[in-house]
Amino acid sequence: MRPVPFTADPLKVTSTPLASLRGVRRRRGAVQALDGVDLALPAGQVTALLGVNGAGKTTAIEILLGLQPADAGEVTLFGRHPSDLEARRHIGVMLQQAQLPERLRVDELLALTRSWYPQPRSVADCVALGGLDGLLDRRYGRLSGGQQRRVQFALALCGRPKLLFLDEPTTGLDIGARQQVWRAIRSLVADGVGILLTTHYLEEAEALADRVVVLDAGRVRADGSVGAVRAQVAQRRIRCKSVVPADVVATWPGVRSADVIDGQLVVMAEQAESVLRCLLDADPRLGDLEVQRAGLVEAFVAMTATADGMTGSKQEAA
Ligand SMILES: Nc1ncnc2c1ncn2[C@@H]1O[C@H](COP(=O)(O)OP(=O)(O)OP(=O)(O)O)[C@@H](O)[C@H]1O
Repeated sequence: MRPVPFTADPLKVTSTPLASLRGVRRRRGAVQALDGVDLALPAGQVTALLGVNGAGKTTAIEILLGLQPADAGEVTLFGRHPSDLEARRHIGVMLQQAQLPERLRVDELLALTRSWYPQPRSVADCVALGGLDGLLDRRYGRLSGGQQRRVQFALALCGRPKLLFLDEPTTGLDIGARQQVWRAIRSLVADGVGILLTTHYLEEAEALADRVVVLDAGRVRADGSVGAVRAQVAQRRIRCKSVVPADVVATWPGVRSADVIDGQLVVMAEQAESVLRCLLDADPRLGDLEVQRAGLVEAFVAMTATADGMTGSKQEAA
């Protein structure tokens, strides 16, 4: 599959963004990790930053957090330099790796983190938002990976941040815990918090994001609402029960892929009509027919596909 060319479709950000990158470039070793990236994070919106492994997401976040410098371009956090203490006071951060003292209990970790802020969120609110019921008297080091992620999420909220950075917050969470985090994110956004979310679960971006930014090899490939990004890929998904073998369908003109999934033939095609005609000609008894517009997953795969048709390794997780 060839990479699909995209034109940027930025959502209009009407008010001053809480944080922004403008024309940011950053080299890491031999790699141009960011190659002229523009990104604006508005209040009261979830911006999902998507990209395959190595696309530059963590680099972008670390530059916004002042953890590494930009080689070129402009970086602002609440209108200031990201290393500015006053600006940093208003952010909450949940990174992929968290080093927390394993011997402390969850209530002690909450008390410690709350003590850093002049007006911290109440313990009850932190527990409710993080879904920490029953965990307060447990030692952090003895919690499961998913329980530790929930604690990290609650700690990121302690200071009532206006801007929250969530780097793969729900990786390793069970369905109930993931839904709890989604509810918390929605309630924070309703209170005006701006959120930068990275995730490899594209249904998470589809469910939560007001805006999706797709990074690929350090460049922004798409920037717009979920619907706008989805619409950039004019693919249709055809599902049906048919006796026509998938490997035969895969050779038809306009067909991008054909597979049998759960006993159904699933065809991705540029246009549904010509494929449907071929299918009905080849199998008059074809049944359970369904045609849908491609989702964010397909749009993402098309945008980030490399020249030889392979895509990033984590996309299967989506
Ligand atoms: N310290 C470093 N030294 C050399 N190269 C680096 C360093 N840190 C990152 N890179 C490279 O920069 C590029 C962008 O990395 P980055 O961690 O920002 O990607 P990512 O999109 O966050 O990936 P993932 O989804 O795996 O977390 C990658 O090619 C990576 O190998």
